[in-house]
Amino acid sequence: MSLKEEEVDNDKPMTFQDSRHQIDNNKQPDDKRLLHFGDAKKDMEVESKELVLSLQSQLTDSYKKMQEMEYQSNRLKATLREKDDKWQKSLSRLLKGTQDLRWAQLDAKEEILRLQFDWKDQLKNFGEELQTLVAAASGYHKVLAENRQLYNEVQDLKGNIRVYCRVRPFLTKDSTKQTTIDYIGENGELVLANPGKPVGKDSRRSFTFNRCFDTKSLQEEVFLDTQPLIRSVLDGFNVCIFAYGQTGSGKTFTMSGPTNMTPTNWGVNYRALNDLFEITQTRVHVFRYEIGVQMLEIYNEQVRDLLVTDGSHKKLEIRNNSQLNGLNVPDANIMPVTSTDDVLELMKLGQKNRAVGSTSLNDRSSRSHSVVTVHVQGKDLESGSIFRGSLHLVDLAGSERVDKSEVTGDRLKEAQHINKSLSALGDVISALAQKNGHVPYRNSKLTQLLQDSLGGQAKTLMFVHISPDADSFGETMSTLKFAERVATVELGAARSNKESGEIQILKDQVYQLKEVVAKRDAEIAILNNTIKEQLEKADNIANTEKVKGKPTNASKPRRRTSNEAQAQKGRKTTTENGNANAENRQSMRKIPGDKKTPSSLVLSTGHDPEDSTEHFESSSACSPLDSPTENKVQFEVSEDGAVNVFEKLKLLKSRRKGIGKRVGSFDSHHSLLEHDDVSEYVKAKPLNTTQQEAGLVFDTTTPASPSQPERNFTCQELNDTFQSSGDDTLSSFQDYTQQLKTDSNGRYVAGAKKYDVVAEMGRSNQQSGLRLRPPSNMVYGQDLANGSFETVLLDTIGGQNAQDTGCKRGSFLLNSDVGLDEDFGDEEAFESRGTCQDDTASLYSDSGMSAEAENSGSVDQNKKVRPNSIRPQK
Ligand SMILES: Nc1ncnc2c1ncn2[C@@H]1O[C@H](COP(=O)(O)OP(=O)(O)OP(=O)(O)O)[C@@H](O)[C@H]1O
Repeated sequence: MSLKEEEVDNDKPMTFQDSRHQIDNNKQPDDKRLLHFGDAKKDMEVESKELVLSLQSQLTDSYKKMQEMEYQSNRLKATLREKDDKWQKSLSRLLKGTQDLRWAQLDAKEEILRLQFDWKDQLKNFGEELQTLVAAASGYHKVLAENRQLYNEVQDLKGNIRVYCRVRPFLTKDSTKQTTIDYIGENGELVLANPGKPVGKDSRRSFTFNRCFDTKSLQEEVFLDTQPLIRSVLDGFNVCIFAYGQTGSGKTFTMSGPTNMTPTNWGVNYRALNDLFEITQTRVHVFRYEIGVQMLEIYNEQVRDLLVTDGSHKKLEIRNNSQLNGLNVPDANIMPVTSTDDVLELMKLGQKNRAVGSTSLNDRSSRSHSVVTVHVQGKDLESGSIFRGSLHLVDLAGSERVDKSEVTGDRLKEAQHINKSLSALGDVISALAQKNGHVPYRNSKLTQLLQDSLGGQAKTLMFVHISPDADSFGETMSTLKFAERVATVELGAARSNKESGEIQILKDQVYQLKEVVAKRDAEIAILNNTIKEQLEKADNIANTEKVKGKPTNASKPRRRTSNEAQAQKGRKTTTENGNANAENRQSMRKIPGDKKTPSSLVLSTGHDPEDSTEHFESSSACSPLDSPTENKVQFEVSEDGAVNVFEKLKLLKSRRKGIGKRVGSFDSHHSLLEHDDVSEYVKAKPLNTTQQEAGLVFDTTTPASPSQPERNFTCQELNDTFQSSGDDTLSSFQDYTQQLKTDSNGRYVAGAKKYDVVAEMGRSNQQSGLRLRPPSNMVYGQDLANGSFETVLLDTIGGQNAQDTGCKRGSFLLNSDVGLDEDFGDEEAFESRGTCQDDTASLYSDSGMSAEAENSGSVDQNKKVRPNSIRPQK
């Protein structure tokens, strides 16, 4: 019990005992408790001590840890501080950098802005300058285009042969080779560099053509430039495009295209036809066109048809100016075409038939000239007039030298033929360029075939091809020089073959009549031969009888008197369209052999005044080999009121203002003349009044002897001309003229007669005055019975006279009163028959008139000539 409880239970007063007792009682548990407490205290003390110890140890540990941590933390702190420092530093650096960058950015921005501003300024200036430049450039191009157009127009007017040059790219196998092409300019300039020579003055040669296509030029570009020319075929022009160049230089590529052809790389041939078809379609309501194609090949100087399907190799004849329908090779197949597909088919056939050989230069090398001719006939549906144009597309054989090809046998023969025909082409070009009186077209089939295009009123373009490689330098140079010469040729303005519907109908009739007359002429020739045989028999009988009887003068050769000649003429006139015709041709082929008889060129109207329907006739009197068929045309003069030839001529003269009295010239045997660049003929003034009254222009003269011919030349100028011409014949001419005497009037006198030489025909550099070539210049005049014409012959071959060399050259005039004042200006219009040695020639005027002349050995034969005819129309 607790003290409190005892207090509560002992409300009665307690004795000491009690209290003592109670205290003792109380004291006992307390002691126990005290003891217990002491123990507990002791335990607690131990425990406390232990706890203290443990706490102390923990504290120590903690302290240690704390210290360690502090250390660590300090280290960390230090590291961090360090890092912080670093970071701070780099940050500040970065900041600085950023700042710098920012400044730099600002600077840059400022700079950019400034630059932008400048640029804008400059751009603005550039823009302005550019605009000025563009304006200037467009002006320049405009001027260039205008210049080009003007140049082309001038060329059209002059009729220059256009020359385009094309440079073939290196073929893959040649790609490492050195090029010879130094420069190709926009305006057709080309500079050729000689790789073998050090750079210097002589190592380069420049050429200028109408256009120069570099190695990158596309087929389309090449065609585009020729397109207008080609299109003019549809307006009735004749166009000729020919490709020239050494083997492998790209002629076939330009004209046809590569072997694996697609429309993109089609050559000129396909594009041209394609274009023509397209245009005909657009004009379908205005014109009706018919297009036909011929493909020919000239192989070993033989013309062959490439459009044969039966494999035949018929040799074909070329007939210039003689065919009504414009076909120069009338016997070759002409295939009508209406689409490009037709053309492709034909070309395939042509290619198949074409002779292709192989040489060391080019495996695909074509050893023949190929000529695709496109004939176009158009009809103006409104007016009925007819256009007739032709387009020759000529791929020439390679122009390289034979020795380079290393060929033998057949290949050599082919190459020689090619070279011959190309050199004939060169000769023709030279003659044309020098405006020579005589152009040797007949020296090769190629030049014969191209005659109308080279010397006629055609538009002609030559593509000259060159290879760029150094090995070909020599060939390239000679090719370009040739092309340069070609570019100088002036053909005269091209003319369209347009005819009114009526003329066309008349022409057709004429053509038919011509055929009838040709048949009749053949019959006459047979009859004539029979008569001749009969006459010869009769002569033989008469001679036999004379030999038996007394001798007479008849056995000696003698010249006929003029009366006899007149009588002869009369006889001929009465049989004008009969026997005389054939006989004339016989005599035409005769080569004069008697030196004493002057060769004379004669023209005679051969008309019969009684006959109101005078016949005009043209004849081709070549040797049978060259021209087996004789062509004749008859023409009714009376249709326009003319009752005879003179009337007709007068009429023509009044209609056309011609250029003068001289209407033509000719030479025969030009194989000699063409190497002799003398091309002069002489005309003389009338020398006496009677002759003048008779309308003669020239005196009748027979030289006393061939060794002392009459030489009566005027003109001090003659000498002067010679001196100023710088001709290489000058010194010899002076020698010659020194031998001549002159009279008080300054005329040259070399016999009883005097002549005033009043004109000459010569080379282009001699516009006036007379050129004579020593030492045997002879001037002959021939008085014709009817007085209509006069002739002159000037023999020009050094040291020999006409008969000696067989070379005759002449000109003829028509009387100014009745003469044919037509424009017979071009000498080449005078068709010489020289190669066939028949001494006859024909001259055609533009309006279709023609005259035929004979260079015969005697006066009497002259009268057989029947020159007045109309030209056989195409
Ligand atoms: N402009 C060109 N671009 C690309 N290749 C061309 C070009 N011109 C020619 N060639 C190639 O050059 C080679 C010879 O060309 P091409 O046959 O046309 O010469 P060519 O002068 O007609 O020869 P050939 O005288 O033998 O007829 C051909 O392989 C042809 O494809």
